[in-house]
Amino acid sequence: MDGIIGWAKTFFALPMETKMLAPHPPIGTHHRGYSPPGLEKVIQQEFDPDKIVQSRKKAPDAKESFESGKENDKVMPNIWLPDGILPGFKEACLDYFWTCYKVELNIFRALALGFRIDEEYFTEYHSAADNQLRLLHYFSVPVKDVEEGLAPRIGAHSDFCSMTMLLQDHAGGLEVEDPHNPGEFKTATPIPGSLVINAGDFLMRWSNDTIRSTIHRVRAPKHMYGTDCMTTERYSVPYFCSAHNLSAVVDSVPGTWSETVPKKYEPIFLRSSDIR
Ligand SMILES: O=C(O)CCC(=O)C(=O)O
Ligand SMILES: [Fe+2]
Repeated sequence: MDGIIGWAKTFFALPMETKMLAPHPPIGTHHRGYSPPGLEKVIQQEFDPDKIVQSRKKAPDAKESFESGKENDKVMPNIWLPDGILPGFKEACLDYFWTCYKVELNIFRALALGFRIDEEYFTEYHSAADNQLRLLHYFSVPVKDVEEGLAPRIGAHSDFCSMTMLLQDHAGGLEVEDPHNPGEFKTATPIPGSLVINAGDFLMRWSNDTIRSTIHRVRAPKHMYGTDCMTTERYSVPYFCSAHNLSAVVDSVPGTWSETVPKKYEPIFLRSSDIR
């Protein structure tokens, strides 16, 4: 785990021109490669494209990211730095990716047992390892910019996947909404050697709302402001797990509905356009 955070630090410390040799494509559906500061702003519940552009211009998220997936993915090929630059980086990302995948399968097996259904019920939908590894760097900014709302990290949102396994460094700042008190956020204090597991929107739909997707956000915690009036930088590594099995229909998990508790969602087909 420390290894992948170390690689994230080394990658983001490269000069901008070098990082831009593996650019995230302009198309928003190809989640691979490097996204420089200013490219992204996470907002939920805003559908007007003009308002999204305005809000990104005014206060883009103060972060940069690098995304990768499994090798030889025809739909979303990886975008690596050219050979010879940062040797070992690609191997470290792929190694962490496949290690997470093994953990993911075990978590889904445990969930299935909790629902008292076949142990492999969820894993069969995740057999394609259609997952996304994201290295994130929230860089240090003047505290003044944070206080004026000019340098947000990530606004409140839920993840559009089945589950996220999130590794964070010691800097803190991740906050999770209390599902019983909407609007009230609790700090998810980093615990060394642990992952935060967030349920995604897809698992919520699948479980007929038995498991709610986690609303979360990232802020720059005040107790970590430096004496130089700058925020402390932060590194995190979310691993987004997505269901993908082209022939499968996803319907509410058996046991989460009955004659008295109706299904809240229609069954859907797992086409890539539905879930990406
Ligand atoms: O950096 C974090 O801790 C959270 C990142 C996150 O929520 C996301 O990328 O969806
Ligand atoms: Fe998230």
